Amino acid sequence: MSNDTNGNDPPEDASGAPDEEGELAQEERQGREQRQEQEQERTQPQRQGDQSPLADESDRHTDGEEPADGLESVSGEEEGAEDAPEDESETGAGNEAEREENDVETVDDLGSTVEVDPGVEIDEEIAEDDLLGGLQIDSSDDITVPDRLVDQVIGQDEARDTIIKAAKQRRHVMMIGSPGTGKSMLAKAMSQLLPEEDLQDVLIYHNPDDENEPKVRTVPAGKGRQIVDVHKEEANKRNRTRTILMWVIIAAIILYTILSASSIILGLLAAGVVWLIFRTLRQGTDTIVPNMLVDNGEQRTAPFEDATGAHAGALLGDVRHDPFQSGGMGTPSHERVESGSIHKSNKGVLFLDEMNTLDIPTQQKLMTAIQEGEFSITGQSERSSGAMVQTEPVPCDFVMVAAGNLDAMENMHPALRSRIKGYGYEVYMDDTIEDTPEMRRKYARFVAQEVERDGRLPPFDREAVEELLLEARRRSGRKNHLTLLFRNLGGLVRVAGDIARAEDRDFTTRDDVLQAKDRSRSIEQQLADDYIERRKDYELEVTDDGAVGRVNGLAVMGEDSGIMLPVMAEIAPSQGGGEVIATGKLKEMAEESVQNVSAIIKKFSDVDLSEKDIHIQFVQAGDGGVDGDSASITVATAVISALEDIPVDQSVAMTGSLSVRGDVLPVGGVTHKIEAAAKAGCTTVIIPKSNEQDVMIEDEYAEMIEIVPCDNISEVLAVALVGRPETDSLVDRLKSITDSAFDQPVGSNPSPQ
Ligand SMILES: Nc1ncnc2c1ncn2[C@@H]1O[C@H](COP(=O)(O)OP(=O)(O)OP(=O)(O)O)[C@@H](O)[C@H]1O
Repeated sequence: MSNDTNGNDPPEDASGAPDEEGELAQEERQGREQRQEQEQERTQPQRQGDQSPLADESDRHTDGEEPADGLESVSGEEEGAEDAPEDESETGAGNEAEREENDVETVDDLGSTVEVDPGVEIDEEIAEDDLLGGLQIDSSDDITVPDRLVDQVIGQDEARDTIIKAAKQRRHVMMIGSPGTGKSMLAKAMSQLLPEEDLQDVLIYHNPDDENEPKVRTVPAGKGRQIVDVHKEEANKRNRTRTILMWVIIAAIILYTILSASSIILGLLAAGVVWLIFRTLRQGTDTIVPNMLVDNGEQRTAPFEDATGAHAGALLGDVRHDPFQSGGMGTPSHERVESGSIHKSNKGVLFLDEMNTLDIPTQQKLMTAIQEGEFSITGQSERSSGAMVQTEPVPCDFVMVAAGNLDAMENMHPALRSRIKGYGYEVYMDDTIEDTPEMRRKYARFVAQEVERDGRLPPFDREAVEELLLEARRRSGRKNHLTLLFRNLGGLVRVAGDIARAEDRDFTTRDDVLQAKDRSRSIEQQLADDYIERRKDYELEVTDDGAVGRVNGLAVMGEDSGIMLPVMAEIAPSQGGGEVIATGKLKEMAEESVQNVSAIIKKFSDVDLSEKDIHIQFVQAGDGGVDGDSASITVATAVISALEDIPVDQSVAMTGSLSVRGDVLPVGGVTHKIEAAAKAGCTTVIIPKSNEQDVMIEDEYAEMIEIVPCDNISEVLAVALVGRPETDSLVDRLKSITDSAFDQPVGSNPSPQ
């Protein structure tokens, strides 16, 4: 491979690549001064030692002209080259100046993590309590959106600082976290922070010595296109001359045939032979035009390549198959070479989400590319003629940003992970962030960012922005926190904006956001609602009566959809050794919780469990099954009810995990679960006391249901079991067992039935 800064040296030979390795590695850290020196060198009129890629061809100097080995040699002489800049230094220097200007913007202020000025007055006095942190705005239009992507990132301070650091040092980064938290946004932001002065174009040349090993040459960005144009012009010129010559000869043959009254057939045959000869010559001429493999001419920042889900060819480059490869009929191999994402991201960022979806051989090749900083392109399909072709090494000096969830990390090739770890950083993305006035101001800016990014949405009025903020709070599932799952929040912005846009309004309002919330329900939410409806059809709805061994449990489908999931327990005589048998679509975790619960039951009940089998069924557990052990207080209550024959209030629903000591432990998704219980018609819902602060239900549900936080199973039983006269004594006994068993006061009965 030849790394030519002036764009005129031909590739010397195929083995030149190793000499250039060090040069390539150094180039990435070359400062502007060095580049300017190179620029000067480039513009020097003397081209001693320059040699055109065409020089190898024996037939090229037919008209005694100088070879078209670069811009200068042609710009003054060739008509077609007039369109190209007169002096390459002009273009180069222009780009250089622009790039220097950009450097000031992007590189000099790396490391700034201060709040970006929203361009709006902030009322500090009300900031603490104000939903928008004191921002004095009428609509999202009043907020200034920062230019740089890195300044648009909200939260994720650690990831953001890491990206800034990694861009400075050209290190790889792995970001692990939930979808939509900004991983690809940060990777893109990183590409804007990398210096673009090192950008290169890559050209592939025909190798006259070995057709199957095309030569590679790198030139400064923008120069490649000029070189290709010059070569194309040269080839066209030669072809034009040849075509004229061919028609003159053909005309002469035909004229001679007519004048000499020879056989017309022989004349046509002779003309055909001439045509074939010239056609073959034309193909030879076409091989002088290099293939522009990587074109960074228009690139204003370091490249960003998202190779998520790319197959091997798209990632590592490929050589197209040519069915006419023999007999000089085929397309020259250098023209069939296609670059991969690793080559296009040279000097920039290669982003790979869900890295584990790449097969192992591809991951291994990626590792080689990372290690070497260059990678030859060959046909990826073994049976294709492209597999015979292997180019000289092509530069691929990228910074890799790998992303995914925890599974992606576990299934990643360990050696590849160690490359990232050894030469870069690993960051875990946050799902929520503390709700502070500064953060609320940033969320308001997020709305402005999304509106601007979409380009067609009407701005959000103040109330609409406030509603979005409330939704961000609600979706966080944690008191005093805001969700960082921005993609979903951005979806809500777009749906709300679309509603306003469809009605041709100037602003998106709070009503639009509320409507959007309903319209943009996730599949899981829609399923959950459908499920609740269906349960009503089958008369499985909540009643005020008590039922023995039946408890309304609560579960979450997907991330944000609550569902009511009744649990039934039945006690049966055992055939030998009491067992806990769980039916329904239980997942492993739920089965474990059943085991834990059985330990508690043994303490609570005076029935000899060794003589009984306890059957537990999760009624209508859909495909989602039961996640985690958030159903363990439900199971415990159902079993105790069945054992003691005490009915459970069917207007009560519950969620909570149970420790072996009887403590009620926190669970996830309480807000969604409470809302599901309310929707299903329950009037009371039991939640773990430690989850009390996570409750952020909508106002409409707050009126429908009473929330009872409980610390201990005894409190749960006090609320859930129905105290009919004939069972009162049993209830009291259970309560006293609970109190003594766990040595904890029941305290004031939160809401006895
Ligand atoms: N931290 C953030 N600050 C501002 N906007 C964000 C942030 N995170 C995400 N967004 C918005 O959400 C969109 C989607 O985010 P992005 O594609 O970066 O998420 P991701 O983590 O890469 O998701 P995935 O893993 O599913 O690819 C972004 O284009 C941006 O508009």
